[in-house]
Amino acid sequence: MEVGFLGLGIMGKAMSMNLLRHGFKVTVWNRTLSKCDELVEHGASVAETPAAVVKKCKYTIAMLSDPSAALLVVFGKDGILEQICAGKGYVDMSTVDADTSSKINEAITAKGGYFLEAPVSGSKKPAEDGQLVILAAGEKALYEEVIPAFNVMGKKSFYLGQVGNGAKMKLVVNMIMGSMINAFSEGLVLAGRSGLDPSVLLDVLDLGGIANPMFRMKGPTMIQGSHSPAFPLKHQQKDMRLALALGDETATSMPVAAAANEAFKKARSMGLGDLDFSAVYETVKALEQPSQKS
Ligand SMILES: NC(=O)C1=CN([C@@H]2O[C@H](COP(=O)(O)OP(=O)(O)OC[C@H]3O[C@@H](n4cnc5c(N)ncnc54)[C@H](OP(=O)(O)O)[C@@H]3O)[C@@H](O)[C@H]2O)C=CC1
Ligand SMILES: O=CCCC(=O)O
Repeated sequence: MEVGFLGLGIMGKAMSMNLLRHGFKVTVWNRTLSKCDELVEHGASVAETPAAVVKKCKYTIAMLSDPSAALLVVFGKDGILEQICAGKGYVDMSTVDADTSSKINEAITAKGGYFLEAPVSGSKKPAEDGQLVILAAGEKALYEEVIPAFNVMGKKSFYLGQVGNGAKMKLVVNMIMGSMINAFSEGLVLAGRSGLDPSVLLDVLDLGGIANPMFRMKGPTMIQGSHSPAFPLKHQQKDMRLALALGDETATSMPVAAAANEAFKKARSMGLGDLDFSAVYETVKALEQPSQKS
């Protein structure tokens, strides 16, 4: 199967590498073209524009940073719309909002193409290991045609119906995750300031009802103050912002998520946006320790 792949960031690089490893013919494009070199070493071809990828491939997958990048790659100069036509499919796996996905869907289908949104749950390591959870919605026929690619990139694919449902599901999941990492950060700092060993807290948490892979994986490095990016904090804050907008649309009160978003914004203002989202821990640590007397 021949596929195009747009966007070779942390996720796109790992996902396209998996496709190559499993025998797919892959044509890649990235805004910073030099990032294609490593994929070429593993057998990928390169195209100079998103339009050139679509011209060459029946199916094109994208994994881009945010709604503005997703829209630019479709509607911009040398974008997807210049070459999409009947018989070609476009699968956007970026995390965006439902409105962005719907705009892309309308433009692609107006040209006779097929569209599927398919954001993913799971981070750098699951992407490298082909263990993502894929949240697809849109054209069912395209979903069925690209299942061989999803099976290589992920451990489970959900088909969620109409365009927008994949984006919404992804935002709900990341809203919960963003709130959890904030509560976890506060717990680690509170333990340390109460004279407890935070690494013992990790052991206690891991044996109880709120044990989870995120605490298990990120806890030890957070305590060390190491936040090498698997999921960049700037993207987590984007997801909280988009989830809160979904809350506005549906009149859903989300005070916990709103507070978590503020913490991610604070982290960005501290220059931590390119670090892992676990760096929100540093905002809690940075808050002035109250005087023991007061
Ligand atoms: N990292 C993770 O754990 C996960 C991330 N996601 C989501 O996946 C998407 C990608 O994430 P990730 O790989 O971590 O992000 P990165 O920041 O590592 O990569 C972002 C990609 O988007 C490209 N890009 C950014 N702006 C533009 C633009 N204006 N025009 C064209 N291309 C652009 C970048 O190109 P360039 O190299 O030129 O900068 C790069 O290829 C995001 O939507 C994120 O929320 C979903 C699940 C997990
Ligand atoms: O969108 C990023 C999700 C990261 C994860 O699921 O660990």
